[in-house]
Parts: sequence; structure tokens; C-alpha cells
Amino acid sequence: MIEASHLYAGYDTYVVKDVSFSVHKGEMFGILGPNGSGKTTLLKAINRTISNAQGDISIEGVSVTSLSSKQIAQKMAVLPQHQDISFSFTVEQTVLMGRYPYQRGLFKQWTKEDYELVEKVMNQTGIASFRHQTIQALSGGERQRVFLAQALAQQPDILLLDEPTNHLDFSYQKQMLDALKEWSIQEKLTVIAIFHDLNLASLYCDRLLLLNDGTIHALNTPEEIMKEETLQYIYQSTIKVNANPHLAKPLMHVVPHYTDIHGKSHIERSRLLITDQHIHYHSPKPLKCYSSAVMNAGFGWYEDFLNVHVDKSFSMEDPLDYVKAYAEGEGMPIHHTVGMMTAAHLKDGSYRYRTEDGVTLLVVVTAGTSNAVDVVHGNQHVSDCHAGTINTWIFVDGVLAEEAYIQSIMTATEAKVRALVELDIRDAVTGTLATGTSTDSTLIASTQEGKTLAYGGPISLLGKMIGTAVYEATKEAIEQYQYRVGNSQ
Ligand SMILES: Nc1ncnc2c1ncn2[C@@H]1O[C@H](COP(=O)(O)OP(=O)(O)OP(=O)(O)O)[C@@H](O)[C@H]1O
Repeated sequence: MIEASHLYAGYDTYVVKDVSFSVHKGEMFGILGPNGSGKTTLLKAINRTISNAQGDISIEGVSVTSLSSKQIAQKMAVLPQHQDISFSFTVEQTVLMGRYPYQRGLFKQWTKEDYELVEKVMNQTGIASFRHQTIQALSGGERQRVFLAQALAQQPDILLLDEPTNHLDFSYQKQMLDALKEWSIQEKLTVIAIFHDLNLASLYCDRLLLLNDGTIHALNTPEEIMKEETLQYIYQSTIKVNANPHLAKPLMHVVPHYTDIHGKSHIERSRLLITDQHIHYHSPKPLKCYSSAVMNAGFGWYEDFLNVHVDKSFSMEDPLDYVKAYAEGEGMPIHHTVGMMTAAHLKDGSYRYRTEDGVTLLVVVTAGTSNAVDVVHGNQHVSDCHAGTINTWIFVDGVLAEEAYIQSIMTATEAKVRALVELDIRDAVTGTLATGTSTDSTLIASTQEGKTLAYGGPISLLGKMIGTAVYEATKEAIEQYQYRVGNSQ
């Protein structure tokens, strides 16, 4: 364990003021803070490379003031922010310098162990292939890795890093942090690193120290530190915090503030195209969409929304490939397009387009009810996917909160069920009232511009609009479907 108590450090005046903390063995500890908040000065104070410093640093209970500089170097290695490269040593020679703290005797020579260790760290940092090149002939990122190798060759218990991913491309940032994390877990290396990237710090560090104007503003786990209010206060900037979709970690993103040259986007009826083969809605700007579509389901931003007609006998083995190929054939880029499919006749589909109280809504429903299911008796059905389905699209001109997306889908589902019940649609297996079909799909997409819509429940403005529009459109689409089926018998 390394302990810093009541550290003061600076130049003409103290920049770091009364900073105390401890870092456990094998911990990965991040130091964050705005430019000029004192991060580098704090690192120098820990490493005792600043003259104007007060307070104590102890390693495993032993104060560093009682250790020689060689002893400190055996315990602690540093990767500074900027490296002096006025010399022209080769990569291998530079890494070997990390072994100086271990040299003994009058005739200082490198041992077999030194060379073996240097070989190991050069391989770990991916620099062995250019071992004979001079350090000056390397790129900024390559040099960064050479100096990391040098620090590792020191075999320290504690590694201090000032912006270790500076100069590194995306792939090497990940490689370096993965390696540091691995060493901290496997070899109990204690890592204390300065970060500017909030996401990398949160992903890799066990705890974070947030420095502001030379003092500790917060010291806690990434989950506790990464609060929107804290970050906005410290960085004086709008930073949004969401859940990382892959890990139980916060995900930070800046919200840019500039005038969009494309202007505002609106939901417009004229952008909806209905043919026998497909229904297509195109938005000139991406809409924030949440869907259970075949192609590009989940949350995302999309410009094209596609509902493709397939024959009732369509084999459901590979619906995604089919929708992808169809979208590409129509010139709709896959990464821009949400795609669904249905066996319903698209011309029987129904839509509602209306504006109320500054909010515009477009609802599009296609319906076939041959696979109608009573959700209460789903267990009496065999698991089999058919293309007869009710697809519900909801487009909103407004700023929807995340809960409004979920509530809107609940409201739309309740409105759909109401239409099915009123039309006495029955589950063919159980004979009971159906609540949907076996493969219904829904999407809700919003411009995220205009009026803020915090809720989508049945008596909110948005919920009221969705409730009636989905009910009416579903009822009309099913009636048209029934009329067609009745006439074809
Ligand atoms: N050698 C120096 N002499 C005098 N003042 C200095 C020196 N180095 C840094 N400072 C001042 O100390 C303050 C803290 O600097 P420091 O480099 O510790 O901040 P930092 O948080 O690491 O900043 P950055 O994020 O920009 O790297 C700054 O106001 C800086 O101008």
C-alpha cells in the first residue's frame, strides 16, 4: 500500500494543497481533473521529483524520506507526460536503462537477468521488432511504449503514469490499458495514472481521485464519481452519463453545442411511402429509435424505416438476411435503416398523422391476424414463427425521455389489445380473445427536437395521442385485412 498524507506541492506557491489518500497493492487508481488542476504536480510530489513539497509518502508503512533514490526507484517507476529525447540510444538500450536501480559493484554491467527482463517487457509492449532503431526515429506512440517498457524493466511495485494513452492510437490505448490492468491483477502491480479520458478511466480504474484546483473534490469508485452534476461542475461543460451497453460501468459523452447546418427535422406525412412491396419512411436527419425490428433492433439513430411485404409461405429461417438484401436493393444503407417484415397486404395498412399542442405524431400500422395469440395461453402454442403479424410504427416530433419510450410502447400495446378485443379477434388454438399475434413488432422514433416529452403513459400528452392513434389505425388495418380475407374466401 502507498499512502500520501497531507501533501502540499508546487512552484512559487503550492498548487497541490492538503491531499491525502492511500492506494492498495494491485489497485488501479486514476487521477482526473481539469487542465491545471495539479495532477502532474501531485504525481511529482508522490515521486519526490519536485523540490517544493511537504507531507509524507509511505510505501508499506515505510516513509520514502528514509529510502535512497535507488531504493525508491526499485519500488516506484514513472512514465512522465513528456520525455526528453535529446539522446540517440536505441530502443533496447533505452529499455535497459530501466535496470539502473539494480546495478551493483564497481564494474557496472548488464546481467543475463537484465537482458531476459528487457526481452520480456519489449515483447509485452510490442516494441521488440524495432529494438535496434534509435528512439528519435520513432513515432510519438512508439516512443510512449518504449518508455513504458523502460518503466516496467524497473520491476516496480508501483507504477506512476502521466496520461499513459497520450499519443497512442485506439488499438494501442486498449492494449496498454488491458496490459496494465492484467499486471495489476496478476502481478499485484499498483498503478496510479493520470487520465483525461473519463471513459477509459472508468473502464479500467478501481477508484478515481477527482482533483479540482489542487484539492480532492471526490475520491471514490467510477460509478460514484461519474455523476452528471459532478462532472458539469468540475469541467464546466455538459457531460451526459449513461449506462455502458456492455459492462456495468458509466458511459460519458459530451453534448456538442453548435448550429446544425441541416436545420430542424420534422415528422411529415409526405415522407411516408406505401407500395405493395414495402412501406418506407425516410427522415432527412436520423431519428432516435427503439424497436423490436428484424434489422437494427434496440436503441439507435436511423434515417430509413422499412416494412417489407413477404409471402405468407415465407420461410422464417433467415429473416435478417432477407430484409438486409431488400434494403440494399432499394438503396437504403443498412447502418441507416430499421427493417421489419410482414405478410400483411401493405395497402391495407393504416396510418394517423396529427399535431396537438406542438407535438406531431405519425402512427403506421400493418396487420394480419391469422397468427393471433392470447398471451395468457401462449403455452398452448408450439414455438413457430409466421410472418402474419401486427407491425406498429410511432414517429414523434419531440424530445423523448428514456422512460417515455418504454411508456409509449406500453400505451401502444394497450391500445392495440383494445382494438383486437373490440374486433373480437380470437386465438385459433384456444378460442379465447387474442392480445396480439405471435410475431408483433413495434418501433418508436423521435426527432429529439422541439417539445420535451417526459412521459408516454395513457394520460400524458404523448400517451393520449399514441393511445387513440394506435387504436384507430390498428382497428382500421384489421378491418381492411378482414374485408380482404372475407372477399377472397
Ligand atoms: N514548472 C512549473 N513552474 C511554475 N508553475 C508550474 C510549473 N508546472 C506547472 N505549473 C503550474 O501549476 C499548475 C498545475 O499544473 P499541473 O501540470 O500540475 O496541472 P495538470 O492538472 O497536470 O494539468 P494538465 O491537465 O494541463 O496536464 C498550473 O497552473 C501550472 O501552470
